[in-house]
Amino acid sequence: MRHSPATMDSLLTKPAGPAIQQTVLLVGPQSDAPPGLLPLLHSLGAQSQHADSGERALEILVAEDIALVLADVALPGMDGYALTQWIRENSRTRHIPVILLSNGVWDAAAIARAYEAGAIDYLGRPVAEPVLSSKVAVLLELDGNRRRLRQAISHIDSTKAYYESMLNAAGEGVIGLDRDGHMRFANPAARLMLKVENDQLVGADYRMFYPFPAGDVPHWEHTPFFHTLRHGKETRIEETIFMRHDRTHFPVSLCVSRLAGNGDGLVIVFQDISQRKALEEALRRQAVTDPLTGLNNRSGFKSAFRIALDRARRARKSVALMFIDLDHFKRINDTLGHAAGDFLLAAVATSIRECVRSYDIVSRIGGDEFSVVLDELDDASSAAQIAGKILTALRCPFRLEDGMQVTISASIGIASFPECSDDVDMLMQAAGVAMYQAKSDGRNLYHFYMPEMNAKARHRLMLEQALRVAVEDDGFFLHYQPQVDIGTGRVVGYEALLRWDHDRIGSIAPSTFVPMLEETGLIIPMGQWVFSTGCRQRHAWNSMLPEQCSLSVNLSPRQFADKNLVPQIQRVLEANQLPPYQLEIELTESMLMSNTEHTRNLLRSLKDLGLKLSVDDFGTGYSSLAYLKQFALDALKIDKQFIDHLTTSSKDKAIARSIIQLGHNLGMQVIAEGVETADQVETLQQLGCDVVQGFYFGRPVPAGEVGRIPQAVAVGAQ
Ligand SMILES: Nc1nc2c(ncn2[C@@H]2O[C@@H]3COP(=O)(O)O[C@H]4[C@@H](O)[C@H](n5cnc6c(=O)[nH]c(N)nc65)O[C@@H]4COP(=O)(O)O[C@H]3[C@H]2O)c(=O)[nH]1
Repeated sequence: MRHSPATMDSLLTKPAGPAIQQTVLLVGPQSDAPPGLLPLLHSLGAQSQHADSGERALEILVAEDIALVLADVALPGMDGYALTQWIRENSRTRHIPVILLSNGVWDAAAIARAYEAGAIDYLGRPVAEPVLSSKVAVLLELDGNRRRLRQAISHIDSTKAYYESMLNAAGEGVIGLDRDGHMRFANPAARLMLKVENDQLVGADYRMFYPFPAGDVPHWEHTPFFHTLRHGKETRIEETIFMRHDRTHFPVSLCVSRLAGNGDGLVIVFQDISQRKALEEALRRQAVTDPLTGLNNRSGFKSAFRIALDRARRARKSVALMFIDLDHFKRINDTLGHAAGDFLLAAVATSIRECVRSYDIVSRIGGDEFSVVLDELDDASSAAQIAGKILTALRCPFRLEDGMQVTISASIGIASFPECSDDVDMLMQAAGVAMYQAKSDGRNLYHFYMPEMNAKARHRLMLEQALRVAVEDDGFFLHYQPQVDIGTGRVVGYEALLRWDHDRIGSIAPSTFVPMLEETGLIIPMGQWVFSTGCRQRHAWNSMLPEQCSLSVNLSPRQFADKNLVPQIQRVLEANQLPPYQLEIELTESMLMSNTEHTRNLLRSLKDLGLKLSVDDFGTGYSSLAYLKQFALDALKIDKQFIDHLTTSSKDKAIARSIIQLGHNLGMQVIAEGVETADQVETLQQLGCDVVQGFYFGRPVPAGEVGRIPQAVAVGAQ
């Protein structure tokens, strides 16, 4: 049932007063009313109608709402008795009082007939005015009361229907309880939520839907409902449990109020909050879970770690925190792509999980950083065994989605409670410091935290900050090292090497700051700076150096993955009017190993530009040589470690010979790096090496000193 706002308002206010129009029907052949009647009606606010026959009176009675009939007994056609009888027999008119009037005498038979027909009174003409007045006034007052009662009942019916329809339509469950906790009412929503029929519910007590905590007897006096009943205050409960008829539980929020007026009971309005709770739980889980691996994320880890520490404190046990960082993971991401990186991280997560007990807390707390909390240890040293187990597991090759096998390693830092600290953040910091120590000690290691490590960690942090400042403030410069043709002794190229002098520390080795540039991503702007500075310098040397003399520039894995690399190099070449054959790019084996579309496209584009491509540190990286035949490479650079003992180690000599033969067989030039002695030069000459580079011919020098390097040196005869 729908109510317009206007109807609703009228229903909610008290019924209106007696704005009732009462009509008295006078039925008789004479058109004149009994004396004094009309002024009386006027004073009572009533009006009159006249019918000269019984038939006409019937028409009026059917059509209009008549309060009182004054009818003559003698009428043309239907007489007053018949009219009265008709009025009584008709359901619409039966409540209308009829007074019969007669010009004759009212004998006993006439009176009996009048009452039998249904008249409530009779009067003889001429009618005594006071008698008529008093009867009419009383009858009209009774009629008025009857009408007002009818109005009130109708108002109550509408109001009831209105509230019922509201209760039925409400999404909230509404339950009415009496003062003993028995249910008197439940709206459809409540019945639906509780999975009960109305007849099962009415009369049953509150225990049907309100379960007490496990095992307790639910005393009515201990319920919040009774509390509301006693104190009269509305009670709101944000979360409690209700029980369905099938005894399953569900969470609700509710409001209990005492019934208004004389109602001796309570009304409970409740909502099923299962969905809201499920959503909250999902959001909570999402907030503490790493979507890639399903492990805790950083914030999940912290709260789980905090709980583990509290537990260990109570049980007087140790807890070990391991900080695991994958070695050179960025290289994988940069060369094989992010999808492969993600796949590998998920596999690493599984592998770490398999190394620990099910209740140890494994989390991914950053890109390639994992942590393990080893709970309730008797002795922190057993963490060492697990760290070793994890390192071994991670060393096993992982097979990527495309079938390619990848081998990685990790560095692990371990800090233990209570030895290192009892604070979550301090323990994390300590494990991080120990992890950095493991990295700088050569990676694929684990280290327990020791207090003196802090100094090293601070040093690294300071360096990292200084590095950022140097990148912004142009604090870098290039040195150039000559490369000499072993046959002619002519300088055929220079390698550009990046240098950084720190104000206080002095010169910092590229082996220290290049990995930091790489890790921080600063290698991208710095790499670009090296290209443009080197190429500008090579152009400036045009008059001094032979045209074929090239400039080699090192490329880092991050630059290799950068989509803007080729257009940037092209712009630098154009800006400095440098022919592309004067620029050589030094790549590492790891970059070439990933036979991805990106690698193939990039190498093709670099070749299409006309650049020379060489493989740096050859022999130290991956063992697969397949890439050598796939890509059009120009030169192999034999790593210094094979040159160092070239003259004393037959094995190193054999390796150098093999690399030279391999390079030549594939049509590549071979360059030896780190050549420091005449003996090494002589041996390399015998092995057929093409170009040599090393302190023997010249250390890397600033651009201004390159002019002093002789463009040809005597080789082999020293
Ligand atoms: N002991 C000894 N060392 C010799 C001798 N001849 C050359 N060297 C050193 O060997 C390194 C050769 O460079 P690399 O293998 O490309 O190895 C480079 C390269 O991987 C990286 N690097 C340097 N500059 C850059 C740069 O601009 N960009 C990138 N991405 N990496 C760079 O840093 C590495 C180290 O550079 P440096 O310290 O300048 O070290 C240079 C050079 O000074 C020798 O006879 N004896």
